[in-house]
Amino acid sequence: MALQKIWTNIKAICFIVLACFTALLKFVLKFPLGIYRKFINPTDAHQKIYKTVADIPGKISFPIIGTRWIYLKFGSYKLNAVHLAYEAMFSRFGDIIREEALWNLPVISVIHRECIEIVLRQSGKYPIRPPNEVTASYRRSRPDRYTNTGVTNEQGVVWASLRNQLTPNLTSPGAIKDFLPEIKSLSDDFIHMLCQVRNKNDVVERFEGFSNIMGLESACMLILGRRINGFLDGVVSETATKLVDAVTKQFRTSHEAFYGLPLWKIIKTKAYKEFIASEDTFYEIMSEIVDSVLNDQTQSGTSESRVFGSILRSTNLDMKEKKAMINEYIPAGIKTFGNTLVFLLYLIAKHPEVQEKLYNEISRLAPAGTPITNEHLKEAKYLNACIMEAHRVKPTAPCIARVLESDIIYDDYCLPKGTVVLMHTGLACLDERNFKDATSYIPERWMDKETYDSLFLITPFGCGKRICPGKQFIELQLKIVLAKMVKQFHIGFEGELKTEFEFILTPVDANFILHDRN
Ligand code: HEM
Repeated sequence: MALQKIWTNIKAICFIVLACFTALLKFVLKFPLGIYRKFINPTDAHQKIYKTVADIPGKISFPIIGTRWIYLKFGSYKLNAVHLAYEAMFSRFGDIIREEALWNLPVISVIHRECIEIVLRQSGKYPIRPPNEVTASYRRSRPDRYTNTGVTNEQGVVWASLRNQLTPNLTSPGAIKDFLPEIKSLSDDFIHMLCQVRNKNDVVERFEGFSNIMGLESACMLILGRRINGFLDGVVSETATKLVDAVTKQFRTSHEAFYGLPLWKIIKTKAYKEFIASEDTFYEIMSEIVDSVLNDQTQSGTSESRVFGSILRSTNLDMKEKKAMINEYIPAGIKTFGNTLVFLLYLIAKHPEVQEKLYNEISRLAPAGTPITNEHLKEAKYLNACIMEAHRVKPTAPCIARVLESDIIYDDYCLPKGTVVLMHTGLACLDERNFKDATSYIPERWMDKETYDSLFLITPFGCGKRICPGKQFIELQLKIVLAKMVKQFHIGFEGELKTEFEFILTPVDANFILHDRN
């Protein structure tokens, strides 16, 4: 214990010495560098001199490790609260901030709607999103399983070809509408399970565990045309639990590898080993499931799902690539959906007047005993507004990342092509400059068409050609689950919901109170 303390102190002292030295060096070099920059800074036709990436304010950067120290033990912020770190940095440094990743690669964060719009509008044929390096590196190390780093991490023509293999069946509204009966029956079973697992005070503890299972079930239904668990009598199958745990670990360890010191590139750190173990677990279990679905289909001669059918029919992919694709799409829909549902229900629970208004709308459109149809969903303006407003106030993915495809000018800065830009749409949505009463949950604002000019701000599924291919399916599913839950329960929540950042915003220990309405 004592040795550990001494070692932590030594590390802290070293960093402080290094920080002082770097600060001194910067101060000494400021004057000659300032003159030099006047000659090299970009200018426009009117000879206006622009500031460069190096002029953007931000936390002090050290050689090699850049600003990643801020999340270390003695740094300013917590690794599991990166969302709060950005909030603090924007309020200290302004609308544009610079961080530096390994080898001092600049990463620019922006919150101003004008800059977000400039970046998202410049998107070309092959928009570039920085890859998740740890996944890409793992996939490259397993050529026996993967021939590419996946649609999420690839760029250019390889990305476009992977994306075109599957998305038509995922993104066309016609194809998604066909899923309505399955989503309804899945939602009924989910609600049945919640009733079984409630305690005597009607509390469902750690609700996020169940909503993640719902995410898994629906992703499997979407991609494979088959469910894994069945939600029978409140029992969650061991397989489903293992898959959800594996994905939870993937998110946590990717987050640590990304925001912490990237030591995993040199040695196999604990986080990296955990990441590999969770990838392997997911792959092995899912491979068995895919094989069994394939076997059943060969015997019956029909495909259970048009999405799965389209993967199987693809002549450009071999079976290894098909499995790799399934292993990428299913995990992508588990925690993203699970977290989004928790945030949505939390906001509904905390606003009883909204909940009653929503209940009245649903009961008017589909009274007891009447099944919900696509027509009802189209007419359910308040239901849609509640979901839209939840995406604005508590988005699961509060940030979109892009690599600039050409130079851009913003606020006297010239950001060159190739710069990594993080657009903090989640924080921009809570900014009074963009929305009145920005931090309040007011679905009514979406009943007013004038607020529809927020195209580049409310982007829970991203934007442009790299937009999430699961968007339409998830939107339909959220509407059905919310409508059914509000019809069945008075939803309550005591206290404030705790959140952490694990690559996406994640709820912690969400205990919902679900009293039956009747
Ligand atoms: C509530 C649920 C979900 C949320 C909040 C979500 C959010 C996102 C976001 C923000 C992106 C980045 C888009 C961009 O950079 O512009 C993305 C990409 C992606 N999502 Fe989702 N997603 C969800 C569900 C799903 C589902 C169900 C699937 C599977 C069908 C899926 C598959 C993917 C894939 C493959 C990409 C990468 C697309 C590309 O790079 O071309 N997501 N998602």
